[in-house]
Amino acid sequence: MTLPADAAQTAADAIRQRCDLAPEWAIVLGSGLGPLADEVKVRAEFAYEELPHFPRSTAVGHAGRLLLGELQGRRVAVMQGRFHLYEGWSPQQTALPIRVMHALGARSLAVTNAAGGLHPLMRVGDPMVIEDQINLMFRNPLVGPNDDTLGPRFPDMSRPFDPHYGETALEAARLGNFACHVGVYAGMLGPTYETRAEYRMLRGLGASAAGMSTVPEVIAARHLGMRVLGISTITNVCSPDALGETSGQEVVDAANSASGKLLAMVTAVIRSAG
Ligand SMILES: O=P(O)(O)O[C@@H]1C[C@H](O)[C@@H](CO)O1
Ligand code: HPA
Repeated sequence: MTLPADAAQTAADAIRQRCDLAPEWAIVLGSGLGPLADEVKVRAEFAYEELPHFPRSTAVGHAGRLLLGELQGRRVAVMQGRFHLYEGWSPQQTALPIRVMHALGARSLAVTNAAGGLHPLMRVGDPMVIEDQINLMFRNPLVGPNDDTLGPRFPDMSRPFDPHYGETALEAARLGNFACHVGVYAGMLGPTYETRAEYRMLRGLGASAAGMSTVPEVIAARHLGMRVLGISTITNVCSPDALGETSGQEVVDAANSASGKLLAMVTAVIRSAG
């Protein structure tokens, strides 16, 4: 069995053979942040199927490409499409790209996602800066042998998201004059959306938004000591007492319609911090 750290190193070596750019930032584009890729001055582009150990992207709205280039004067690695547990990938596979981008040089990570809003004041299209997360996937990418050269066996998770990055993202929302929340992201296994009883439970647990990604990536990044910015787009409102139906297409459409706000926030943070 190939250990996760070895798999990441092999993939990073394959990338370096074609492009020597060492990214400062790793960016995972969830639903709705596709347009950010158009802003990148691309130096090299890799389809996931070209990269050793990379799974294929099967989720709707996820292109399945890794870009290396420059954004806002910073060197970036951009994942156009991520891997979700509900696609059948293991927690280690969902975290692989984070380890690869770290092996290439990235020490900061920006993750974005689409999520259902649990707070009564949330509206479709509002962004939410993630201040903390709850792992309700009951899976963890760090299960298995630990490589002590990468990070500790028992990593601290007292502050998974960087407060300074969060503040800068909020300031960008204030400057852009649009509503933005701060809250807790609950990572669910999926692929079903939640029942009314589950949304009620999530609110009781202290979650502000529910999604099906991000949590394993953030765990892997914190294990590596990376600084993390997380932003959700609220794509559906999960009021347990007046819950409408939700579809994957509705989520993607709502995320796309809010992409300008996400772009403004993520680029403001990248510009301000190396
Ligand atoms: O990659 P993300 O998290 O943006 O993917 C979206 C949101 C949920 O995880 C899933 C179903 O809506 O797709
Ligand atoms: O309501 C939701 N629940 C889980 N994942 C999601 N992704 C978008 N909306 C949701």
